[in-house]
Amino acid sequence: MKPFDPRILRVVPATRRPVAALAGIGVAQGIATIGTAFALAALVVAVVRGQDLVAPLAWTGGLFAVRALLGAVSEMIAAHAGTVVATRLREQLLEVWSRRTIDERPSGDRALTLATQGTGAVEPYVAKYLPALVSAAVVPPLAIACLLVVDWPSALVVILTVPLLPLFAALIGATTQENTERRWDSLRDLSGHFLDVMRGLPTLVSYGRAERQVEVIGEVSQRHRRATMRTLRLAFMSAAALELLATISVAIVAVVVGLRLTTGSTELLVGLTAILLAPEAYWPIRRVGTEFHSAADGAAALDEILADLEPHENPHDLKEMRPDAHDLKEMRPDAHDNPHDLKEMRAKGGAPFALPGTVSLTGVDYSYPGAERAVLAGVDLVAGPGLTVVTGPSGCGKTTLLEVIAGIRRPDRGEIHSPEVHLVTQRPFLGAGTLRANLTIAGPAESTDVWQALREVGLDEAIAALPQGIDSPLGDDGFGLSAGQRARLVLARALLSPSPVVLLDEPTAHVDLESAATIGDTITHLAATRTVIAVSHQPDLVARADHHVRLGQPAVTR
Ligand SMILES: Nc1ncnc2c1ncn2[C@@H]1O[C@H](COP(=O)(O)OP(=O)(O)OP(=O)(O)O)[C@@H](O)[C@H]1O
Repeated sequence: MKPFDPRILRVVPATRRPVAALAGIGVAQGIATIGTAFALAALVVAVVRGQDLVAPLAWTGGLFAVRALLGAVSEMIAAHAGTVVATRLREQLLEVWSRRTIDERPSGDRALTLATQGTGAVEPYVAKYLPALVSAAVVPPLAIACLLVVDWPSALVVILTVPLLPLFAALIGATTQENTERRWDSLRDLSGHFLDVMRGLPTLVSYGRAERQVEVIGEVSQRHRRATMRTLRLAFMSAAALELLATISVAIVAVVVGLRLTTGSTELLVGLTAILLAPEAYWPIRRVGTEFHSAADGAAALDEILADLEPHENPHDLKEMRPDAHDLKEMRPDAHDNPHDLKEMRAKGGAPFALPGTVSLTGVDYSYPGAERAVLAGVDLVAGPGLTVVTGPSGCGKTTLLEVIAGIRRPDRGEIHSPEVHLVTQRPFLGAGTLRANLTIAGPAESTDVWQALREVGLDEAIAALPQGIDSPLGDDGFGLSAGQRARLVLARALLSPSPVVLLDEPTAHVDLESAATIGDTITHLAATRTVIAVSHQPDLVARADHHVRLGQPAVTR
């Protein structure tokens, strides 16, 4: 773990200003504290000698007030900066991950840990540790310089003892890194396991295995607790060690000053100022040690987060991979979807360069990472406006084919041309939010269009009858809707999306005959203006198809 990772300032520009402000305030606080040492010494000497107290009192009071003010401002900026940075990191992570193919995205547990606790742990790193680091680099040399001017023998003691603090801190830091990594791993295990259990809870309950999970989660939690306690123990011990070292060093300065005072070789004002100044050479370094422990998690998380965010480490941007996806219409504004062109193209039998709204695959191979056999091998496909239904035996790669067309999986070989697609998976995403928010996820839509889409899928009456209508809240994963209602809702969402190509994976799975007929009508309507590729075995949908693609053995036929 590096004491400072400059990548954060580059990758998250939002950190620059608050960190600079906090560092500036830290240095100002240091200077004010050094000033307080002088003022306090002058005040004590004035009291002892019965001199006028007004000036030293005013200086001391004023400097204490400035320090309090700086402290308050620094706390406010730190709290704000921490939240801003964590939020920006979270946004950037989600943005980068969503642009990657499925195979290049982090595993669920890693993504969860990084986007929640990981980004949260960066808060103290940015808001406390980095500013402390700047203070530690500026204030001690300043204090030592003042000491050299005021009382060089005391400065000599400080110069000889101060390097011991960073040395100790570095030794402790090496052990902390190992501990923090272990703790971080155990946290990821805990999150991942908990996520799996939550997902599989209905199955576990139905097989009577839920109780066992309580024990397993207990064991994983205990591992995390032990790792946390080890880290805390180390943090307290190292803080105590640094404290002891600094205290002994200041005590040496005080003893030497005391001896010189008794022999009369120094004045009270000089001695007192030296004793009050000496701690200022140590406390910023001690503070770095303390903040280092609370920021260690953040530094470890930051390392992983920045590796994901650095542009050069993300060469597989989906937009780069599919440059035609968004620009096709712009490139050929006059080439509207034209079935004749498509027929001609097909008649020529060549691998066509896609027309807008046309999906074309040429010699596409795809294997899952680590798999021995390719799921898709030499797949050629042209699908133009209308309904193309893909069938084939279970496991032959139909879902994979849709994901490759959608660009969320990168083919090992071959070419794909496709405009932007709207993919409806077998487990479509329905987030916690209102029905309206879930329907308009692809972009804003007029209320009349939303109701028209709902009417088309036969959900308008059911939704209008709800107390809050279209603004009714929906639970996570569509909680509160039946399987058939979910299937129709996501189809209404596809109707509202502006994408010229709609990919549907088993759109009639888990629905009754009546819903299947409504869904079939909607798909036919959708296919009148767009390219619809549906994976389905439903005879009614196959009968409605303009083109039927059989995937499997042989690879693909048209
Ligand atoms: N994430 C994955 N990692 C490794 N192999 C996978 C993964 N997902 C699917 N497969 C394998 O790839 C093959 C094709 O899967 P795919 O889901 O595309 O088939 P499918 O034709 O849609 O099946 P079904 O009709 O049963 O839904 C299967 O043998 C499956 O085991």
